[in-house]
Amino acid sequence: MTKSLQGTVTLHNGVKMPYFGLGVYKIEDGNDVINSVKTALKFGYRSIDTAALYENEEGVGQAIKDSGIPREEIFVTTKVWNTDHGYENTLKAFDKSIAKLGLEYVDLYLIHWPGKDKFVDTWRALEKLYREGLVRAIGVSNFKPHHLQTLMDKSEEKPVINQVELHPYFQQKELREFCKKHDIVVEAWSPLARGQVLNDSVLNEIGKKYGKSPAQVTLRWHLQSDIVVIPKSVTPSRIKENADIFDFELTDEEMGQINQIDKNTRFFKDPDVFF
Ligand SMILES: NC(=O)C1=CN([C@@H]2O[C@H](COP(=O)(O)OP(=O)(O)OC[C@H]3O[C@@H](n4cnc5c(N)ncnc54)[C@H](OP(=O)(O)O)[C@@H]3O)[C@@H](O)[C@H]2O)C=CC1
Ligand SMILES: O=C1CO[C@H](CO)[C@@H](O)[C@@H]1O
Repeated sequence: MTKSLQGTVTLHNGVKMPYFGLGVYKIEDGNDVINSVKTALKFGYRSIDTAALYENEEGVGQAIKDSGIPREEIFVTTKVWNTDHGYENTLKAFDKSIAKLGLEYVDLYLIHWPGKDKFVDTWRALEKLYREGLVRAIGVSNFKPHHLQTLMDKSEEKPVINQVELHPYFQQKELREFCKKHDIVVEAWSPLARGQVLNDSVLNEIGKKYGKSPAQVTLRWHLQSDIVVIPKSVTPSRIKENADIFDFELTDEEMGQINQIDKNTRFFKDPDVFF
């Protein structure tokens, strides 16, 4: 279990990735994203999750530069969007992303969604970028076990990570087992279900015991489950609050109680029907 904000998981290719980071979906490019990323870095975050889709890679790169923190101390993830599937399109999309970020390399490049039938070609492009050292690790997002199996059957490199919808109401137990078996780290998107778990009585009751908010209990549950988290916030007090989860530990019983509130229901899109 990671004991600090900068605690890392070692991906199967040996690269170390922080367990905790900031997600920046829906934060507009410009001052909002620059301020959120700078605030997060000031509070000790060292991982930022963006995507071509979010149209804020420029601001993310700017904030990283402005922070003065050495580049190698910050872990940057971006993703190739659905309309850029295919080998050539993905290489072009990567060029655009890295130019917007203004970085020499990206730490983690992900296929954002599997799409219908081109993700193996897309993956070839990621393999090339990885071999050329332009990305330190390559992974996927929103892949179900059948997508992962197809990819592994048809590729040389195995994804290091799978970033998926995951929170106490959609715990993805089966997918987590599959990923564990194949040494693929699981990363939660919408780890707070965009606020939809925060009124839960179990999370609130456990929080009272430690003087922690339901959001903090939720994020701590993720980390103690070995799940990488990237909560998003533009609110400085929440950016700070979300990272303040390293001074308490949920008991096995509390972990069990949270495991029980799973509704096993997706709140957002299903990868088999969203292209
Ligand atoms: N690969 C993929 O397909 C996807 C990836 N992602 C990634 O995951 C990241 C996180 O997921 P996201 O969907 O943003 O949702 P989150 O579960 O991180 O929730 C973000 C929402 O919760 C609010 N919030 C944050 N912290 C607190 C808190 N302590 N108390 C109360 N409310 C809080 C935020 O408000 P406010 O900002 O106003 O403070 C915001 O409205 C994204 O930003 C993105 O990087 C997300 C979706 C899909
Ligand atoms: O990254 C993402 C942010 O959230 C969107 C849904 O609201 C997703 O479609 C997308 O994959």
